[in-house]
Amino acid sequence: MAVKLDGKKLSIKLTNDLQVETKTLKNQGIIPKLAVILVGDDPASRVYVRNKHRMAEKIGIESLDLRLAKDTSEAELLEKIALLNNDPTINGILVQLPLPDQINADRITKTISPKKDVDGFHPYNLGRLFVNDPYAIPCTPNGIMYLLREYGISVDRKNVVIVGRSKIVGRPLAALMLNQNATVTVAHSHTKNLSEITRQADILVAAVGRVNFIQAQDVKPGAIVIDVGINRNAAGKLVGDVEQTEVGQVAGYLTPVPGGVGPMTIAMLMKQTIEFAKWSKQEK
Ligand SMILES: Nc1nc(=O)c2c([nH]1)NC[C@@H]1CN(c3ccc(C(=O)N[C@@H](CCC(=O)O)C(=O)O)cc3)C=[N+]21
Repeated sequence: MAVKLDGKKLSIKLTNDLQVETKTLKNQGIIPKLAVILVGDDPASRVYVRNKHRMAEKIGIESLDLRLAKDTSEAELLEKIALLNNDPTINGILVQLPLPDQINADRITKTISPKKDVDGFHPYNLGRLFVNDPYAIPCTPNGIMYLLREYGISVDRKNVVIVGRSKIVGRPLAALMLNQNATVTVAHSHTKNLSEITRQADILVAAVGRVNFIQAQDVKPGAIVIDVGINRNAAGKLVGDVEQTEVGQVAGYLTPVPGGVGPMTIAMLMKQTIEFAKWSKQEK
C-alpha cells in the first residue's frame, strides 16, 4: 500500500505557522491583504473563493471579496485591477479562473502587477521561474514541491514525468523540478506511447483533468504519484486524474483527492500573500 502524502494535514500545520507569523507582523504594523475577484456565479468557483476567504480570515490575512456580474466587460475588469494595483494596502490580487468568454484571461493576467501576482501566472513571474530566479511561484506547483520536501522526498536525479502542459501547473512544475536537478519529461495529448513513458517515472504527476486517466499499468512499482486532478465523477464526487484504488497498490507514495494537492494550493496562496506584505515594506 502506498504511503499517503497528506496535503490536508500538512496544510493545517502550515496554516498554524502562518497564523503565528501574521501575529508577529501585526506588531510591526503589517497586515497582509488579499483581493479576490470573482466574475460571474459559477458554483464551483464560488465554493473555491469562499474557501480562500475562510482560510485568509483564519490566518489573519485581510481579504477583499469582489464580485462582478457575469456580463462584466474586459475593460471594466481591467479598470478594477488598475485600481487594486495602485492601492498600497493591497498586497495580493487573484482573479478566479475560468473567466467568462467575453474576457481574455491572458490580458487580465498580464495586467496584474507582477509584485501583487499571488498566483504567479504573470509572464514576468513565469519567466523568472524559467531562468531559476523565481519571484512569485504558481501555488499548485509550489504546493507539490513543498509536500515532497516535507515527506523527505528529494527530486535530485529523479526521473519526473509530468502529464499536462498547462501554464498554471505542468509548465511551471517542470521548471521547479528542473531547477532542483530532476530529469523532467512533459507529456501531453500529442505524446506517443504515453504509458511507456509514465512507467519510467520515479515521480509521476497527473495534471490532465480526466477521471481515471492514470491506471495501475501506467505506474512503475514504488513510484511517487501526484494527482493534481479535480474532477467530478458520474456520482458527483470529487475525484482526481488517477485511478486511486489500484494505483494505491502499486505506488510507493500517493496524494489523495480530496486532501492532497488542493489544500496545499490554498496554503501556498496564503504564504505568498504574507511574503508580498513583507517584501512591500522592505522596499520602502
Ligand atoms: N486565479 C486562480 N487561482 C487558482 O489557484 C485557481 C483558480 N483561479 N481557479 C480554479 C483553480 C482550482 N483551485 C483549487 C484550489 C484548492 C482546491 C482544494 O482545496 N480542494 C480540496 C477539496 C475542495 C472540495 O471539496 O471541493 C481538496 O482537494 O482536498 C481545489 C481547487 C485553485 N484554482
